[in-house]
Amino acid sequence: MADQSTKENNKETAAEGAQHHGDQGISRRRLLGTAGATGLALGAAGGATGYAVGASDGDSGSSGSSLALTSVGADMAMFHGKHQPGITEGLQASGHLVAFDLAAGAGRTEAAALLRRWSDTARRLMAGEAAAHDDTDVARDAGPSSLTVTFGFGYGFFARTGLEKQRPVALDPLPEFSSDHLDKARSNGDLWVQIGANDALVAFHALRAVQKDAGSAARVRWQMNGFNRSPGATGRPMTARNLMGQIDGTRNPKPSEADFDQRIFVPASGEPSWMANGSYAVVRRIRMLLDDWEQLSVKQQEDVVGRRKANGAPLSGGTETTAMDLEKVDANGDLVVPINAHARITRPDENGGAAILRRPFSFHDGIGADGTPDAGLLFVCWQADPLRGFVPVQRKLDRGDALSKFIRHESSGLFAVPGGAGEGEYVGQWLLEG
Ligand SMILES: C=CC1=C(C)c2cc3[nH]c(cc4nc(cc5[nH]c(cc1n2)c(C)c5CCC(=O)O)C(CCC(=O)O)=C4C)c(C)c3C=C
Ligand SMILES: [Fe+2]
Repeated sequence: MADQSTKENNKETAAEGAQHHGDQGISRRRLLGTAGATGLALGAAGGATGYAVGASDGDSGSSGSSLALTSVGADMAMFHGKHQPGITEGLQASGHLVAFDLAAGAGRTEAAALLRRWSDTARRLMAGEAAAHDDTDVARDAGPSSLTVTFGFGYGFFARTGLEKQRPVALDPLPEFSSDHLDKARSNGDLWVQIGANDALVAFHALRAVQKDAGSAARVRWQMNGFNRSPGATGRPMTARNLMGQIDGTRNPKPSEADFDQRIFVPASGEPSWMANGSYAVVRRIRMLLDDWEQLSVKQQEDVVGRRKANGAPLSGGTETTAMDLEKVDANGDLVVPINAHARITRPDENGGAAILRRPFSFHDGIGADGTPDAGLLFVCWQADPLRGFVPVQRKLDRGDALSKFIRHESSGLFAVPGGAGEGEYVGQWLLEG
């Protein structure tokens, strides 16, 4: 998925940037149009610089122009907009998911102040600026690097702030699935922040700023760190691979599709009204049982998914984007795409139209006590309504698709992610001040 869509979305981002940032945005867009993700330097034509460049860097002189950023550093996503950032942008190389619980005694007033601080920090950092207070210098010299910071509310938030009447029905707890191995301490939370960037220091910088902003209003409940391929690592833009080696993201809904918004975002007229243009994020930490998976032959692995490992093409033939022929049989009359193949079972047309936008990060948290890698997928999926997205698909998978015995769902969260903040607004203002 960090692929075609990454490139297209980054172009869109740069184009939007051009509207808001004058010449700098225009030269950025020009660069992306020609250099793409190859990491060519902007050069003297001019471009964005890291927030501290020129202020104190002796090598750069007083202007700092000799340290123009490459396209990876200069790419910028917009904080203000109809939707929050971090949903439709392409996969980023580095990510942090962090959930907070409101502190004892913190209620609606403290929560509103926190969201105001967080929004200001997100806006600044996404523009490549320093935090308003006590900046750590970790991202000094770097550009925005496609940083996105996204905020969501969990089920518990509403009782803590006296806003139960505003709690969306769609935020009702997910059903229990028979294959769940959930760690409650690493699940849910009152507030959720997703941070992604194409530079690990930029992402970490944002994480620390968000954590410091929380102050005494909220404390971290859990935090998870993930990664994807770096932009420019492949010779051409490609759909991402996961840690099982599969091409993963091929059949994601595309923003260019007519029903994309309807599937992924709450309509402007939707309920509750503060969720207009928002979305629901389901977050699952899914451990991959890699020692078992890697025992399989490539042919067996391909039968598990129903697609070729090398290029993601359906087993029924063609290329990655060829439609899967679900009826095709081999010389023995057996289905070419096995009946329990993951890519067959999860299709919208096999699940009453249920569709999700998958935007995951891989994770690797070292080696477990049993000697196996603690690695897998921070599965983040977006939808207008979890009961018409994640839930029916996971119910089907829970009955046992071919992939199920190679993965384990270890934690879970469901968060209401409001629409984007307008200029001068903060995320969640319509809820907290409505
Ligand atoms: C409940 C939803 C899903 C979970 C959980 C899930 C876990 C999971 N998936 C892979 C690997 C692949 N998934 C692929 C396709 C695919 N998966 C889901 C849903 C869940 N996956 C959907 C809706 C789809 C698309 C179906 C379609 O429209 O055709 C694929 C195939 C390539 C692709 O289309 O992306 C792979 C590979 C892993 C490894 C995993 C848990 C760790
Ligand atoms: Fe999947």
